[in-house]
Amino acid sequence: MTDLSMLPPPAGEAVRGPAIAVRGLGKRFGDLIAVNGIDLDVPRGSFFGLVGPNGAGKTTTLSMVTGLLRPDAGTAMVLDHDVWADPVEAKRLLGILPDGLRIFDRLTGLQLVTYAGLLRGLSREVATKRATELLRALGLEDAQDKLVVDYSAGMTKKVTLASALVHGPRVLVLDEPFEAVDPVSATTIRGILADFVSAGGTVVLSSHVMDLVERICSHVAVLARGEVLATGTVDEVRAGESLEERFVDLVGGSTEVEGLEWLRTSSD
Ligand SMILES: Nc1ncnc2c1ncn2[C@@H]1O[C@H](COP(=O)(O)OP(=O)(O)OP(=O)(O)O)[C@@H](O)[C@H]1O
Repeated sequence: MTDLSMLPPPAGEAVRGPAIAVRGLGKRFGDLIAVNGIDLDVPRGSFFGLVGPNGAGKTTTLSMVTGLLRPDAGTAMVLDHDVWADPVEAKRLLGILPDGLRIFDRLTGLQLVTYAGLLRGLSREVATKRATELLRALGLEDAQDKLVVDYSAGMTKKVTLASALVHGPRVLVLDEPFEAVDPVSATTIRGILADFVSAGGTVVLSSHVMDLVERICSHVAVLARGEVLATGTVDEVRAGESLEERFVDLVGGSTEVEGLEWLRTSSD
């Protein structure tokens, strides 16, 4: 069990709805419909995987749900707070690990996470204590005084995760949290997320790794071409198959590769 005193979300909230409720959410980029008026419920206390092929609309959806990208249509609620109509409260409840967003990488790891805590209204003392605890839990204590610009991709992912956790959110939204992370660190991160869910929090993550989603998630949604093709518990969605087989059935597309003969021959 990871000893992170800020992780257990307060019990007994008067929230009735799901952790995240999306209704008719849509986004267009020019002629391209990236997200096509989707409905999605993420149950409270679930470990929810959002999967889909490249370009399916996962990042666009998560960005709209977390207040980073304004939807063209529809609503996104976080624990009964509308992300766009009531952003202050919704964002207080959210911890976000965005994909590819610029961070202040000229700060040290400890400064960056402490700064994230200060921005979220923590006192300097509490922010520093939590940042130190988080960096230790994530195996970054030896690197905490190094500039983030000099971190590896996996270390950067971990320090961004620490920044997402420092204010003790109730709902964590993580875009590809395991990308570029080594297996030992991935196990540490999984442990922290599992503790967070056991304490009553909700985790939503996007991933391309079906095996991982099948192992760690309780619920899943399959997104393709901006539509939700299936959602429910992992067992409901995989319907007796492996999640990967079910994913290929749902998403379609050929796995046969045509052409590229030149790549298969060793002669010039
Ligand atoms: N800012 C943008 N401007 C124009 N098109 C965009 C923009 N952001 C995303 N798109 C397009 O919207 C579609 C959905 O993209 P999105 O990044 O949400 O997919 P994804 O499921 O996260 O993909 P991946 O798994 O490859 O990260 C893609 O066709 C993408 O090219």
